[in-house]
Amino acid sequence: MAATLYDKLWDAHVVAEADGKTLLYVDRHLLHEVSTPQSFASLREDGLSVRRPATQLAVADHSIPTHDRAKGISDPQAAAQIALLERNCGAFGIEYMRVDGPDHGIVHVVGPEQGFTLPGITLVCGDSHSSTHGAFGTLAFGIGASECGTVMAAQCLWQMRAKTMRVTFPGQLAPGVSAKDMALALIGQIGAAGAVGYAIEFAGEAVRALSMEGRMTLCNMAIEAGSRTGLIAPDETTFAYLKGRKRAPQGTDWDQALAFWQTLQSDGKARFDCEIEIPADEIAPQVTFGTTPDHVIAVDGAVPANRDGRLTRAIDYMGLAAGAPVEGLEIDHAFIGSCTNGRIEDLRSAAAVIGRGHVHPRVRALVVPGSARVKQQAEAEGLGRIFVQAGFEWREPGCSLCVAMNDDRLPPGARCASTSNRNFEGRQGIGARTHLMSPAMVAAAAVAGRIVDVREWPQ
Ligand SMILES: CC(C)[C@H](C(=O)O)[C@@H](O)C(=O)O
Ligand code: SF4
Repeated sequence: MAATLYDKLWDAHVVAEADGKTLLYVDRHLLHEVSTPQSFASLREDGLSVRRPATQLAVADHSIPTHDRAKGISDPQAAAQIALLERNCGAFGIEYMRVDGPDHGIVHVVGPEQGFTLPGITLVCGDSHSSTHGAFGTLAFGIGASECGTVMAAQCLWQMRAKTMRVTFPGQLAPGVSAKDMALALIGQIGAAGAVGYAIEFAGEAVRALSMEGRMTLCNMAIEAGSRTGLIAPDETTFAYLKGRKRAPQGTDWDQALAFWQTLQSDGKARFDCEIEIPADEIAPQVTFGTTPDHVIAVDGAVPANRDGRLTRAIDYMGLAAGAPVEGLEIDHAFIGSCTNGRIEDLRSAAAVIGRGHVHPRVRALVVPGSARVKQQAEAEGLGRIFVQAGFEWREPGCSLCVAMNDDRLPPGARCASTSNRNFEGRQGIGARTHLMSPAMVAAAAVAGRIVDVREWPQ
């Protein structure tokens, strides 16, 4: 029977089935400092060891400072959390990528970068943005802290099979429009809970045309539409990205893997439980105006009239009024980074927009590369210099202002143009206001001091 990519990946990992649930084999597990302390503690309590340590890889990203790292971590709680991850990894034989090492970065940036994320495998992490890895044709999803312990001990998890949704983007994106805009446009259309219970497969000409960085941005935000899994069938772009990566198969193993990976796509006659089509050429740069990612409009749109109490509260929180345009709105902070948009291509597109421009005097702007390798490459390409000369703070890698779990935090009332993925109340600091948009849009806003339409930039 014709099968979707999701079904193929799922079926290949079934260990057992009972009570409508599937015991799924887990090939790989990524760990970070926030979601694992409890998992290790429960292993200890139960006297369990890690079944296949080589399939686990850990990194600290959420609570680490992104500046003056040589001075150490001043927040004692963060310091303890990070030290605990390192100790736990040592005790259980799990590889830990040190904060000061060349492989460090945000968990969803380094997994693919290392070639740890591969097509055809199942990969989990105690983090909701694990959907990112689906860009490689990987069955990847976020799990809870107690499940992290289960995966370490048993290499398996009980899961419910999701329904399938295909989101097709026919046509081509206009200049100035990127994968971030595709993701936000989808979320705006179906809502932040629109894909709950579904695994999304992204397809169509505009998806095929995306680089791996763009594909990761798109799959990263599947969870913001409610789907734990975003998938893109692997192709030449995927294989070219993976070839030669540190942990990817080499030599004859590569040839064998490649032959298998080439089979990983939905069959022509496969049926999806839900089909959505969004013409790529109709997508404009997107900007969020509220406090969930589906509070989103085209940059030349206006804040919608109040439909319900939740929206009213969101608009109030954001200091906006129904009917107001978002274009022209003054900002005082800009953030380029996160596992959504902290990769090399994101930094390139931001730097291209800045050109010889300078950050507006009212604005404080941060660029936080997604990993040490991204930072190094950006510097080699001269992008670091562009950011610094333009007045951006050029930081060390980490989650930073995406979640404000370290000391990068905005004051109440601050208005921030941000490349991250969540605009929840208080996400970037208590009372801070977040407008999600693409790296090019954030860079233009940082220079202009207000939200502008990057398609008309520079004016
Ligand atoms: C802290 C972590 C568990 C959380 C997540 O699950 O996504 C964080 O990464 C986020 O983006 O909100
Ligand atoms: S960058 Fe943001 S979204 Fe990504 S893992 Fe870190 S906190 Fe979560």
